[in-house]
Amino acid sequence: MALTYDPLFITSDKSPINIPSPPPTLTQDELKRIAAYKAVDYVKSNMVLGLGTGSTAKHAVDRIGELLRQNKLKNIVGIPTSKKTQEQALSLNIPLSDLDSHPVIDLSIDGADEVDPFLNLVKGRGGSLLREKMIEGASKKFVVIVDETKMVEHLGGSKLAVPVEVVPFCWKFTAEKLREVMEGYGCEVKVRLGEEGEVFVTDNGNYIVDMYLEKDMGDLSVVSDEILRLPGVVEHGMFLDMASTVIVAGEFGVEIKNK
Ligand SMILES: O=C[C@H](O)[C@H](O)[C@H](O)COP(=O)(O)O
Repeated sequence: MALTYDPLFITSDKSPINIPSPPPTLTQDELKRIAAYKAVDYVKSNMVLGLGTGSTAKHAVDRIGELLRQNKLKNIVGIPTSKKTQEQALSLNIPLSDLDSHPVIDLSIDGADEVDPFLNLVKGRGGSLLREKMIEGASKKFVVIVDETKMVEHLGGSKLAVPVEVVPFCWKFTAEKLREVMEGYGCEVKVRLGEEGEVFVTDNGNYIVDMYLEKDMGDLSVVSDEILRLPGVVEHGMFLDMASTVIVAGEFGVEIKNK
């Protein structure tokens, strides 16, 4: 484990009464920012960068914009993983391109919803899993940034959604097939709704069916194949064996886990 920012409390040998002050409590958003800034240390001038989506990745994109503005980074090309990140990057004057023009990406930085002990991920609770998987899968290095609440024993272990992107055509049929395939893991499925109760539509015009799992899925590559074989499924939010590095920020400091 590498502690890479200042210890949260310091004791002094010279002090007659050596009482450590209590560690300051950091908010979840501050932890996300700490992880994000640490990840941006991996960014060098002239890189093609995959720009992630979500509240953690947003801090990394902000930081890249700031370093460009200060001329501490030069000649960066960003490949955004969502329309929202595209808007953010444009507002920061980060030059953008896409996978067609840049099929090989030097480094992607993105958040995750869950990270297991083998650095497999659940992503897509913000709805951006498909573009993320395409872009991060095309990256030489993929750095994941999370706060400590995202660490799980096994994927699905948080009991929160494991998203699957499906085509809108007869999505109820696809959702039912998904439930049948995943029944052995105590799976419930729900279509993702937007803020006003309408069906949520992804950047690609698709829907998301969220799986809620009672049991450990065991061999994830088998489950992944089963889900992807279902007609109507576009992609799922399990990112298996894709992360090169996971940066975890917690009250304990920052831990960097490498594949
Ligand atoms: O679709 C959303 C992305 O996969 C996010 O990277 C993921 O949901 C983590 O988001 P956040 O950093 O907001 O927790």
